[in-house]
Amino acid sequence: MPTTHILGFPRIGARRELKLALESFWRGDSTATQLYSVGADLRRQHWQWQLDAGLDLLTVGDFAWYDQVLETAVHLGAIPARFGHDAAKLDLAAFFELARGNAHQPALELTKWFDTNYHYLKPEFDDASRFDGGVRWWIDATADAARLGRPVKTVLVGPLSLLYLANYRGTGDVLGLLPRLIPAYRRLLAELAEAGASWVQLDEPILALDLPKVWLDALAPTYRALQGAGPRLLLATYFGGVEQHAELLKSLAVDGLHLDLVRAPQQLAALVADWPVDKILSAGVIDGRNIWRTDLDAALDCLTPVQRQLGDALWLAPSCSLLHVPVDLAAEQRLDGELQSWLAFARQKLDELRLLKRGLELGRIAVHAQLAGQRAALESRRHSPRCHNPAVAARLTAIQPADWQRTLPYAERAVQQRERLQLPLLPTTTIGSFPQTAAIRSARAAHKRGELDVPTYRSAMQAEIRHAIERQQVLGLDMLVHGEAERNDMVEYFGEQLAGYAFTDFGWVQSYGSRCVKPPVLFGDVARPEPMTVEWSMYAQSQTQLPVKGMLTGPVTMLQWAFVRDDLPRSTVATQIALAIRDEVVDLEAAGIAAIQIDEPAFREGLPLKRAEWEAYLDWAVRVFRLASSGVAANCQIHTHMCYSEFNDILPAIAALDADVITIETSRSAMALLDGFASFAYPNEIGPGVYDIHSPRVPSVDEMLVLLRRAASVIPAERLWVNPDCGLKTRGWPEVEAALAAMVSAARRLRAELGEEFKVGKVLKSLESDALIQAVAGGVGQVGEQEHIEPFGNQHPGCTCH
Ligand SMILES: Nc1nc2c(c(=O)[nH]1)N[C@@H](CNc1ccc(C(=O)N[C@@H](CCC(=O)N[C@@H](CCC(=O)N[C@@H](CCC(=O)O)C(=O)O)C(=O)O)C(=O)O)cc1)CN2
Ligand code: MET
Ligand SMILES: [Zn+2]
Repeated sequence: MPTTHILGFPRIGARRELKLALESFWRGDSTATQLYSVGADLRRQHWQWQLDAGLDLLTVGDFAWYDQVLETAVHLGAIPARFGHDAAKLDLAAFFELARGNAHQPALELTKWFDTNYHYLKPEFDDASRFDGGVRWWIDATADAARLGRPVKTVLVGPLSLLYLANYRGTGDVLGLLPRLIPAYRRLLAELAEAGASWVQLDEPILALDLPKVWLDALAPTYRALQGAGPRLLLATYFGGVEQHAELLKSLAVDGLHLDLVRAPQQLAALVADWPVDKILSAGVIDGRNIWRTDLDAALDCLTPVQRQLGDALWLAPSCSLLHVPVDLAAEQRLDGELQSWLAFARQKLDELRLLKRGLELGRIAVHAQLAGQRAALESRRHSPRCHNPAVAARLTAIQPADWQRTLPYAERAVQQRERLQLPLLPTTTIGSFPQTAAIRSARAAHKRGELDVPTYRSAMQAEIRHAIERQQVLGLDMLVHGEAERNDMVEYFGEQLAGYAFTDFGWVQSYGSRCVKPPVLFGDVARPEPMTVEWSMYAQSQTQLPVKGMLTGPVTMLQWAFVRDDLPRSTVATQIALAIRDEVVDLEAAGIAAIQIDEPAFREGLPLKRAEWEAYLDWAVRVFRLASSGVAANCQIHTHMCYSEFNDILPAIAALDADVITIETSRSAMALLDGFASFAYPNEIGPGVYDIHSPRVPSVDEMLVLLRRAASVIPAERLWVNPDCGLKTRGWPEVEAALAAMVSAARRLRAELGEEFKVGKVLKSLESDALIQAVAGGVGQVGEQEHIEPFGNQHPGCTCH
């Protein structure tokens, strides 16, 4: 009889209960006791759903207050000394200082979790790191779950992944921490066993990467050293295949191994061959990263011979934690019945596990009615005219190489653009969004509920645009943006307007901490029924003489941050999106917009985890960007923006995008990135971010000046732009104005140093920016806290536009 389990359940709550409770606690509107009780309720609910679906193990340790990687570290006792807290006495308020920073210390670094849109916090280790035991949250939760009468499995990030994913600030080698870390894991494992865990799942997702040999060599001794500490151990791999380590894994001192058979079905053969009799094999056959209903016939076909071979040693699971999918399809009101029948969210995936188990245990006949229903749904999806648009297919086949080529090379375009735009040396700009205030979000919510009609909503958003334009002019920025007030999210907003995408009401997925995204469902051929942004951009441009950038999301990001159909190659879907964006770019140009930014923050995230697959990806990713951006004349300036990533290893591909300007997140790496751009001799214009927008701290003119001078020493000043790291939507207005004023001032000083005549904006001679800084900086800008949580109504302090 196969054992069913999950690697983890989404913790945010079907109605984002955790988000609301966290933000309320952070604002000081509720107590730690209230927050603990929301957490306990959510865990209980998630276990109940697992019980209801007949899962054989209850999973614990998937619930985290902020992030499971940091929380593994604080269970072991590892807390960066700079915070001055005692791990064993860490309360929630102190814990959130690690995650969000405090008045004196910046938060831990937030980084992408493999190729997902989830962000984890990098634990910080150094040579003095101690692992003497810390919080007991998962130990207590294990005891709670154990009382429900079903065997319990607790999840931890495994020791090698924990070290690999951490920021190590010591002098030696991070693997040198293992002798101290292993006893800490042993102690935690023993405590979990005592609290009632039968199993502990140790996640080692790094095994799906191209791992350096020293790390692979450390695997066997590490797990040998953990053996016998308490519960049985399940080593979980996901996001890629581990067949290259098949022999190592089969002989590892663990009781079981989990494989991601959705991402890497081919690895099964190598692993089941000579499968050891003393280990279980957990087959991850239900997609934990996407929301399509599983083809259970295919899964049963694949699993039946494995079950014949392994008997009860075969376990069934989703491919990875369900953290990456929304909670409950049943909550959706607006998805029509047909679309719903194609989908499965986390709760529905629990039911699929139950069905699979019954099918394997009792034969297909026992579940034949459910299988027939499933089959009919899949069949309807395969043949639905909603998914196939012949006009889109025809357009794809008609694409010519000239379509992904600008009409002139960059050097000639730059001359025309300079002529048209009349920008000063070191032009200042921002990345697109301005604060999404509570007022904006509640106007949108009211509009969605039907309480605010279209004209009223539109004029509210136009007022926001006017406000953003006015502030930018006062600040003295050179190239303006409209501020993106009308957008709920940079992907969802476009998805809502494109044919082929459906959107959900409650399909929230945690992105980091309390922040969530609602990835649109890309189910069919993509087309653009009508212009999406032109009216807003024209309105913004009508308010100023300065150039306003059009603002679009690029094809790779539109793909990467959606739930994408699995019946076409990703490259084909991205090409369809690119054509829709191309039409929008052309329409913006026709409307008189002189610069258009096509954001690709997920360009790096889409890179395959294994290097062997990079080239194929980069090839189509570059092509679709060029297809989207090449429909305009040479004097139309194409910008792109990237953030959150390590770019040095893909610079040739970034150059091949042939954007006229790229604005890029750099400030957190103190511009180290620029060295890469310089040594690669990046040919076009670059705006390296001069300050970190993840913190409310207002940077000083001098520190930005240092960064800018450094940038100007490696990139010719004529090709340098001045901008923040990323959009400002999560920030508040006071800190935004103070920071931008300082940024403009820094740019002006460097211009003066470089002997450039000080040029004044065409419309408004702004306040002298240093005076402005004095005026707005008062009271804002501590180090630390990553997120601005919008307090109450007052959305535009100091502004008279409303
Ligand atoms: N898709 C995507 N992925 C991304 C990013 C991104 O911007 N988009 N950026 C990076 C991650 N960073 C992120 C930064 C901020 C947020 C973020 O602010 N998310 C918001 C939700 C944004 C949103 O869609 N808001 C909607 C819905 C807002 C909402 O909750 N409305 C309330 C009502 C509000 C009210 O009445 O005042 C409700 O419906 O209950 C809107 O503005 O319309 C949040 O969690 O709070 C998410 C990710 C990487 N991945
Ligand atoms: N234009 C977008 C913004 O400013 C780009 C964000 S990249 C995550 O918010
Ligand atoms: Zn960004």
